[in-house]
Amino acid sequence: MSVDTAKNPDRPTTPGSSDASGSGTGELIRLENVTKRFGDHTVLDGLDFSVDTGKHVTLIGPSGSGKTTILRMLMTLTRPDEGTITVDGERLFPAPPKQVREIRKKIGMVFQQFNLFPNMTVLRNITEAPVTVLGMSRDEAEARARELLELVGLADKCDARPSQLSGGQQQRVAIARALAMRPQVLLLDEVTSALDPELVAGVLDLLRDIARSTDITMLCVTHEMGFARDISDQVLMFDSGRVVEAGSPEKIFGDPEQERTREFLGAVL
Ligand SMILES: Nc1ncnc2c1ncn2[C@@H]1O[C@H](COP(=O)(O)OP(=O)(O)OP(=O)(O)O)[C@@H](O)[C@H]1O
Repeated sequence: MSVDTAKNPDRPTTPGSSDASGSGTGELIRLENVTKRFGDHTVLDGLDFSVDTGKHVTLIGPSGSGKTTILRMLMTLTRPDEGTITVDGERLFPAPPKQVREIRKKIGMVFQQFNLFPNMTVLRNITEAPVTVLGMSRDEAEARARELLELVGLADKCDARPSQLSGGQQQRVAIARALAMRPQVLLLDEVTSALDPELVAGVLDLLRDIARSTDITMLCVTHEMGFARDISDQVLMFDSGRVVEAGSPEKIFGDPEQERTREFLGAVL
């Protein structure tokens, strides 16, 4: 397990950290003039924003404003109709399949609905992609998976099946699974919205720890404003497929400039 604190001495590397190779300190993700339509519904409307390496950027905004669509594009699950998306300097659409695969290795995503493989043990859920996609030996993948299970507080659940775990535990496994690929960027899509209320705080605490203690870049969609305030370097307020305001969490939550931001926060806080 590599231990690299060079990139960000304030955030020492843990088992969840991204691989040092190939990552710099500049811009990691860039969207330029990205437009996405579903039928005649324009979901993203000439969107521009970027995320720098090691930063934690949070997308907030009303339901249906296009936040999840952005993450799905970065995962190549949805294509933009117009505009360019680059990850670590490489363009995603269009891109040859090999380039897409290489870019996808840099990105881990945790979904609302966990999306674990139901027929695999917890350990196998975490080791599968490192072995099949990265070509890691099974021994190395298992050693890493055990460290990650320790990190997420589930060291004793290696042999359990997902159905034997609570929603919060399943989401912790999903977080460990995403980190097992040593992604440069972790995409988090409302990761607590499918959880029973009493399980939300534990998962958010885990993510706060990961945000604080690793140098991984995070792009996070959340309706948990306290969490957004805690982990973010930058908050982007979305509405109708555009960024209506961007700023530090202190600015956005404490002194927003746009009426739309004030309205939204007034309704959710
Ligand atoms: N595959 C699809 N086909 C048609 N419409 C879609 C599709 N995916 C998303 N949409 C629509 O695009 C809009 C934006 O959806 P998206 O999930 O990105 O919003 P969101 O801001 O993440 O919302 P929420 O906070 O509720 O998750 C919504 O109106 C949604 O219904």
